[in-house]
Parts: sequence; C-alpha cells; structure tokens
Amino acid sequence: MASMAAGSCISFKAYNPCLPLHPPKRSVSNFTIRSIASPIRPSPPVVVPFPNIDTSTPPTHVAWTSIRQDQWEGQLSIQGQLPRWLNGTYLRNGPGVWNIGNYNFRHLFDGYATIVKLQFEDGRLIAGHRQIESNAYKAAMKNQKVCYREFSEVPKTDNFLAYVGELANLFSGVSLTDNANTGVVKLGDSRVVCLTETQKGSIIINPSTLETMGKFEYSDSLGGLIHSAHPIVTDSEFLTLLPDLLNPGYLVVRMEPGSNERKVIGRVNCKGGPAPGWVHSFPVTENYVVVPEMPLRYCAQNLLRAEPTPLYKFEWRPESKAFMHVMCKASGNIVASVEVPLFITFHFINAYEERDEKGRITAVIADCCEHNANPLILDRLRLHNLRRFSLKHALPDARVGRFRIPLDGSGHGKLEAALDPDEHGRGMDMCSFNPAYLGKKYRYAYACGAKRPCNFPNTLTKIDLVKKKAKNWYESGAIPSEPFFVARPGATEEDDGVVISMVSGKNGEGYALLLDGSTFEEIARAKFPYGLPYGLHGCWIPKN
Ligand SMILES: CC(=O)/C=C/C=C(C)/C=C/C1=C(C)CCCC1(C)C
Ligand SMILES: CC(/C=C/C=O)=C\C=C\C=O
Ligand SMILES: [Fe+2]
Repeated sequence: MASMAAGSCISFKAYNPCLPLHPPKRSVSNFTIRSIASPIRPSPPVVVPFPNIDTSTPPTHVAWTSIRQDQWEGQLSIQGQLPRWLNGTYLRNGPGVWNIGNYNFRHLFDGYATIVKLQFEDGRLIAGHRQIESNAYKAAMKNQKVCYREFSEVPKTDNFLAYVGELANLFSGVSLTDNANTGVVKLGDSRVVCLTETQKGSIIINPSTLETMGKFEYSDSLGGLIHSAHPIVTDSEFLTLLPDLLNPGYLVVRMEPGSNERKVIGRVNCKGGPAPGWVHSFPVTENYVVVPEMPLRYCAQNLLRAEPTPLYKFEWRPESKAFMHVMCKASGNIVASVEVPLFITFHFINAYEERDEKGRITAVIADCCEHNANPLILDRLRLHNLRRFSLKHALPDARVGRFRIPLDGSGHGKLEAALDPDEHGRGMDMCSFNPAYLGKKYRYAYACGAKRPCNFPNTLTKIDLVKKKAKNWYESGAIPSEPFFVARPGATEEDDGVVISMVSGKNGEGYALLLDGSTFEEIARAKFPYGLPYGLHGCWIPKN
C-alpha cells in the first residue's frame, strides 16, 4: 500500500476522514513521416473524401479533416493583447489524422495523435504541431493500413489462423494501440507524457520541439492493459485507476514524481455487472479518490469483434445499475459505496467534501459532464455523423451532473443537474477549472456547450455553480476545443486568469483564442496558417 504523509489527512481530534461516520452496510472490498514538412509550409485545409456522403452534404468541416503536414512551427501574429504574465507553453493533444491514404477511419477517437503547442514568450506566440510517433502511427504509415486495434478500427485478418493469433495478441496486449491521442500531462518531475486508455499508449514528448522521446514504461508489475485516460496529476503525485476486467473491479494506484512505479492504494470491487464500467476519468477530493461504476461497461465479446457495435468495446447494462465508491487516499479504505441513478460521463469536472457544523465530512460532491444516461453520445462522435450535419444527428442533451455521495452509511446517492442545462444550450463536455481548487469546494467550471441546432458542442461556456448561471462564447460555424483555464500567478480570485481554446473555423481556418477567465470576453486571438483539426485535452507548462 502506498503511504501518504500523515499530515495530509485533516486533524480533527478523534475524527478520521478515512473511516465512515457510520460504517457502510456493506463494505466492498523509426519512422516514416507522411511528408516531412519544411519549417513553415502553410497549406490550405484538405477535404478528405469520405464514402457514403451524399452530394448535398456541405464540405467537410476542418475540425474533422486530417491535418496535412506531420509537423510545423512558426510565430503567429496576435490580434488583441496577450497578458504580460502569460509565460509558458500550452499543449493540446488529440486525434488529428483520421485516414490512411484513401481509407477513412470511423470514429473521432480513432485518429492518430497530433500534439499542438502555443508557446507564450514575452508577448510573442510561437505555435506548432507534430504527429506523435507511436508504433501504431509508424506502422500505419509504413504499411498503409491499420496495424493495431484502435478505439473502433481493427486490423483486418485474412484467415482463421490469423484470427486465432489475433485473439492471443489481444489478450497479451500486443495488438492494442499505443496511439496516445487523448491527453497530455506534465508530471511532478517535469516529464511530459501523452496518454490514451491503453497503458502502452503512454508516450514521453519534448514539450518544446514536440518530438517523441520514447515510451513511458511503468516499472511495477501491476499488469493490466488499460487505465483511465485522465490521471489526476499534481506536482506531488499521479493517481489513476486500473480497471480489472477479469475480476470486475478497479485498482486505485499512485506514482511519485521521479518514479515509474505505481503503488496500489486500494481496490474497489464492482457491485454490479459482469465487467467494470468504463472509467475515462474520475475525480478526487482532498482526502478521497472517487471511483465511478458506470452502467456503460467494458464488454469482452465486443473487444473481440472485428466490426464495431454501436457502443464499440462497451455495452449498456442498466440492470447492472450505477454506483459511486469513495476510497480514502491515505488508507485505501472504502468509506462509501452507494447506488446512484444511471449516468453516462466521459469527464468528471471536480469533487469536494461537504462538512457539518462540527467540521466532519458528511458527503462527497462530485460534478461531471453527464449525457442524461444516454449512451447514444458515443455513436454520435462517429466521423460520419460529425461530417454530415443533419437534424437527425443533432447533439443529444447533456448537463452538469452533480452527485451527492453521503458518508453516513446509507446505500443511495443523488444525481441532479447543478444548474438549468438551458443555460449552456444542453451541451456539456470538455471541462476545466482552476487547478488550485482540485478536490476543494469550487465555484467556476469552463466547458463546451451548445448553441442549437448543432451536432457537436460549438460554444465555450463559463459556469457559475453558485449563481447557477452560464456565460457563453459563440462564433457562427466555429468548433472550439476544450477551454483550458490558466491562473494568473499570484491570483487570489478563483477565475483570475485566462481561458485558452483552439478553434476550428467555418472557412477552414484555425486559431488560438484567449478569453478573460473572469469576464469571459475575448482578449486575443492568433490565426494559424492552416486549419486546425478538433483536439481533446491540454496542459499548461509554466516557463521554468
Ligand atoms: C480518444 C479517447 O478519448 C479514447 C480513446 C480510447 C481508446 C483508444 C480505447 C481503446 C481500447 C482498446 C483498443 C481495446 C480495449 C478497450 C479500450 C480501452 C476501449
Ligand atoms: C468530445 C467529447 C464529447 C462531446 C459531446 O458533447 C468527448 C471526448 C471524450 C474524450 O476525451
Ligand atoms: Fe477525455
């Protein structure tokens, strides 16, 4: 078991937050580049032909169009004013290449990872992007075909014997992708790692050149093939969940800066279903790790299929119910395991502890971007749906889902909308908040919302969880990526900082957008010489 400094638990006399106020009734236990780019070679966006598109379809939006060059770097001119204090690099990862030659991928999450940077240096902005040289990407470019199992794409096997071999490869993990296309984190020891849901897809990059440096190898023997795509990373630790597909449950693990060895904090056994629920992300409070058990569960049969199902590697099992588990970070004890209403989320926003008048923790509050328990959202992120706008494929409704998980031993928790979803157009995903408020009571979240009609989140929204109001940014036809909050050094107000987003514009352009974190007004924008494909998650690397 990993240990934590004794002082990390709050010190109320005779009160231990790792023990429930009342015990729960049941305790659960070498590289070919597609085309090597010259340092600056702006090129117009390319419309990748896509089969089955009817001719009335408008041209494909640049957000869903593969980036043409493998790398680029150059200085951007700025409209507006960059804050003088903004010194550092914003990195954003995401799937930027969705085709191999004429073969087009199915799903947003299949794309090969493209890392984009915005390097803010004394009022100048140096931008660039580069493909991450995963084995999956290199093999695809070399052989001109899919060679590893991606989110929905599977390598084609020619005969039965090859299929049997493929099964063995799946179970050993050999055939799984290492396409690190989901996020990027800066570890406490300053290594910068791109991540996806497969453990082998943890790839170290140079944050300045964006060069792929090599694999991040976990030196422990915890095994398993997958993990949460969103570890909680601070200067002092890296926390993540390892789903156990054989004996349904999750290991909660922790890694120290400077180490490659994860240590087990504890284990949660699933309360329902034949397999654990998908854990794309999870939240933490100051004392606890919250482990969600969604009814959208990993599915062994679907993992083996050559052709994807509408829910890909997952299945919707409402009868397995939904649960939230709360584990003490210091002891690994489970202090609550409650049934909650059915839910679907990719992204938890933040969580915190609620206390009574004596200062005792009575509940954990956990917020997420919740898709109204409708698994359809996963299929709506198919490129075919995204590229062809029709009202038939409108964005399903979503909300800020707020869980209240009581720590009094009762068996049920609550899930309600934290504010009226109409405040943000009933679109809600790709969230951030001020990282100084990680695990603490917080007021503001930033996310993508919707101005309808739309088939993908198309606004940036600042949510005030106290006033239950949202302020929205919208530009016709534009698709903004995750609004990422960077706090002003020395700030005392929660929303004192800037929000960075990369926008894919309606005329094929791409630009970086800076909004004031407090007023949510635009303060600057900087146009790239080419269109930006949609991207997922980012991180901030302060200078020095
Ligand atoms: C981009 C994103 O958000 C999610 C990517 C998820 C991936 C690449 C999932 C891959 C998987 C496999 C290739 C097989 C095992 C299951 C699973 C982790 C879904
Ligand atoms: C982009 C997205 C959902 C949008 C729906 O509203 C989810 C991304 C998940 C992976 O990081
Ligand atoms: Fe994500």
